[in-house]
Amino acid sequence: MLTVISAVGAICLIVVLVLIYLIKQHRYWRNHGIPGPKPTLVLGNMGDLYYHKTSELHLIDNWYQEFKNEPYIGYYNLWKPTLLVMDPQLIKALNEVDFDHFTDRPINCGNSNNDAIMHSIFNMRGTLWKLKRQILATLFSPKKLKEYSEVLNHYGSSLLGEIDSYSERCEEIPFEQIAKRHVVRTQSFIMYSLDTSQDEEIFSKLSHLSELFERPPTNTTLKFTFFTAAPRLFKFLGVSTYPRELWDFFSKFTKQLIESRNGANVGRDDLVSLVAQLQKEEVLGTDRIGLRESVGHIFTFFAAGINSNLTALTYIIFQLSRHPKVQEKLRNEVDNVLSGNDYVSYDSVMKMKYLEDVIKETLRMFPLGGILGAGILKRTCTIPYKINEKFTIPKGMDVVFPSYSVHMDPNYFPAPEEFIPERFSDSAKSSPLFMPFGKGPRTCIGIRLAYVSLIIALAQIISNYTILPTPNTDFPVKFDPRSVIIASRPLQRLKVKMQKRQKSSFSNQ
Ligand code: HEM
Repeated sequence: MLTVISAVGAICLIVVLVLIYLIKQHRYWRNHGIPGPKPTLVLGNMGDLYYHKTSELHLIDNWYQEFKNEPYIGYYNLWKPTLLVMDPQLIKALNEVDFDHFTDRPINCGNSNNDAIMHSIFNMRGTLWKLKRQILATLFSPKKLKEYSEVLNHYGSSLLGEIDSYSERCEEIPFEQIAKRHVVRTQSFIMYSLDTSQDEEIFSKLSHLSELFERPPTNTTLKFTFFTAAPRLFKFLGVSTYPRELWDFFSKFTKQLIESRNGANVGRDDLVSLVAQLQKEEVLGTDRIGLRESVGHIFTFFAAGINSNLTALTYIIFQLSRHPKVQEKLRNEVDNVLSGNDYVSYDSVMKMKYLEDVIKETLRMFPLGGILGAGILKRTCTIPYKINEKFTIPKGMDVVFPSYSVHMDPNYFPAPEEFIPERFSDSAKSSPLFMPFGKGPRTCIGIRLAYVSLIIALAQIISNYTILPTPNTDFPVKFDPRSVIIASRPLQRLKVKMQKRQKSSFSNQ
């Protein structure tokens, strides 16, 4: 009886201590005189995300609108005080001039040894990150991009073939589905020199895992936020954010890819040969890497490219279907540059300036970076940073930048709801607050590959088809609240129709 009473007493004591801790934590911003949304006791300001009531972009945007005139506000990621920076000068300063205070991303995923993303450049910190970034950036040199252009053109023909089968029947195209095949194939060849069009099994597995990465089981949202709030506790418990299946597959896959290179020459340097080199020798003074980091790179460079390119491509096609005048202007540019060819050389890519503006305008309205997921557009303070006499950001505090809200703010982008690619045509006019690929030295490493991939696929499509809207997609598009990496992923599949153009009419359309 006594033991039961002691156990109940101990539990009550723990509950009381936890409550006192939460109440104390939730006074942080009030004590510092910084405004922000009112937290609830347990979930802080994250309740609507857990219950999938809203997407992360809209959650942050509601606060941005509510506290519009504030340079920054404080909210609680569960019980962890987090700073949302809204002032444009401060956003620039923290990401660029004073980047040294904010070099790292918060660890909000994969603290366990079995989380591939934990051992990748995404989560590397400080000097190690700087060195690895320098090494991995060689994958995106102009010479490599020229080589990737050939791969992208090759698989582009299959993409056109798939579109043909729908357009011949005048059917609605589930574009995301078709584009997914294209991005999985191109990315696997670019990074691993693996032709997945010849291996249905590996293709299906990679497609399935990229979806799992983007939209993991429900409890993952909860884990992500808990990780950010209590990284040490989760590390101690050895919990992984993602299902074990992802790690198991990629560790076996990485071993196979590296082994297949022993002595075999695939005729090109790719991510696999770079990882094999890093396993064998010290590069830029960094230690030789083991299996965990190898898996991290092999996994991340695949996963980071798939869903981002896929969502961007789908949104651009969708926007073009709704804006025939933009489409016509774009087609004129593409026809002029390609002169009737389907092959889009790297030099042609460089000439398609309006197409680049169309991509930028789409990414302004639908920036992909999620705040919760891989922690993108989010930094951790690594050296205390004095904002003003009243507040110094302490070491370890997470800082968030509301890219979507800034992109849709009429003060920075007039008529933000309107699709106007021309706003980017004069580089002087394009705002320094445009940040779909992030900001500062930690910006997206794959940005040039992203542009080249999108430009080649779009130029091929636009020169062969007229893209038409269908009544079956709602607008404005609703974002999927369950998506953890691509915060603007559409909830509903975006559909379009495409009508084949006559080659002979290219010059006069
Ligand atoms: C439309 C396509 C893409 C978009 C919109 C996009 C967006 C982003 C954003 C917003 C970030 C975070 C930047 C920051 O924190 O400041 C990021 C980081 C990153 N992206 Fe991309 N990305 C795209 C394509 C790619 C591709 C194709 C790859 C690689 C093949 C890639 C690899 C990465 C990596 C490795 C990082 C982490 C970089 C670091 O921490 O140093 N991304 N991306």
